Amino acid sequence: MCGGAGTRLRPLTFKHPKPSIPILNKPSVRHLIEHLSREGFNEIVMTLGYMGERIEEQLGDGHMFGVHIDYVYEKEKLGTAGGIKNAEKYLKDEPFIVLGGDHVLNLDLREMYRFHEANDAPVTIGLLSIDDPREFGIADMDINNRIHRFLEKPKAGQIFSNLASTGIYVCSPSIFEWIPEGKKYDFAKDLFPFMLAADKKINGVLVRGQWTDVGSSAAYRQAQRWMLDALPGTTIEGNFTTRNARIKGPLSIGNNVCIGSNSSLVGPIVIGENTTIGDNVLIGPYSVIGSNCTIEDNAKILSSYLFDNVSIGKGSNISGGVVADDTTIGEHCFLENGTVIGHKVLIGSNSTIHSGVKIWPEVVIDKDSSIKETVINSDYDAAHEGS
Ligand SMILES: CC(=O)N[C@H]1[C@@H](OP(=O)(O)O)O[C@H](CO)[C@@H](O)[C@@H]1O
Repeated sequence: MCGGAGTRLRPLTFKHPKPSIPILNKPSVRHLIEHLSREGFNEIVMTLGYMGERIEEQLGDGHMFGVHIDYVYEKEKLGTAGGIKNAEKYLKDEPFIVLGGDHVLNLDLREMYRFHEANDAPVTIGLLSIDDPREFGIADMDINNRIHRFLEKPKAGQIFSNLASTGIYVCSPSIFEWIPEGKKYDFAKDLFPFMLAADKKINGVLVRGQWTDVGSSAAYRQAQRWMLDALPGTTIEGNFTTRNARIKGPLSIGNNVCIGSNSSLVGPIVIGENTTIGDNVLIGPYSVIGSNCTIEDNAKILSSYLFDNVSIGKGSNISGGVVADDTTIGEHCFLENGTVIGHKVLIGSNSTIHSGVKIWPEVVIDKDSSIKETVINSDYDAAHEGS
């Protein structure tokens, strides 16, 4: 399911649909497809909405990942179950697994699929214990895996379980009977309550391992961290030139990267291609830098993510920020923790962007600014209204 507009991830989703936001410099959905391929799920159907063409362009027919991908576009918003109904012709022959295109995970999906095949419920929901499940659907499950209650986004007094739905479902084609065609219909809000009221069986399975949906910038940071932690040992890949930088892996680096003298890189770090790093630059653990970036002398990049074509001026400090494509940050700027800067932004020298501030695309910030609140570009809001 790749249809969502990713409103909570703005300004990043003005340029990339959620499944295309880069994780370790690759669209996040590519990691998901590669995981599915490794697990032996090789027939994939993607339901597309907001900026769907971008996703199709990036993945093609899937043969590069050892899978076959079919695409189904939604002309109007159909909700999660309605979107699956719209793809029924590809799904009607055998049980299938439903995932969000923005899921980042390391779960044994085969185990879940086998459980579904061995039991007789038309739907099996993947459940995870979560401390604060208010952002999720919660389920009450008995010892035989049968779900008796399900509540979407419970309020503080309504939490009867800490078992949260991952939004990963294994479904038998028989569910199509209960989903109306061409109409907005949701698994969590419509289908599950209908099934429970009609005494139809819904099973749950407890999944183990890493799972998040990249819905918010906090979840996005978490997902990048997991993937950086999974980089193998001290690997240094790709070819780069340096005079006397100090480099500590794990580091994954693209071709044609140039690192100046006396710079220090402490992994895990991923760097794309054709990026130039000046002298006396510090790049700290959990940083990802895209391709064609320029980082000038004496800059510091600490657990931050720079997309492609980003320039960071001399002596600037990016600490726990995300900077989208084609953005230029002047000299001696400071981006505090949790800042998210959209694409094609210009930040004048000696400016401070305070903690948690977001800056919409194509905004120009004057030099010597101190920005404490989100800066919106109303052209973008208007163009994306209702999406
Ligand atoms: C209406 C709906 O589909 N809700 C799902 C879905 O919520 P979103 O807020 O739409 O991401 O994904 C959650 C898992 O991330 C799941 O717990 C919840 O039940």
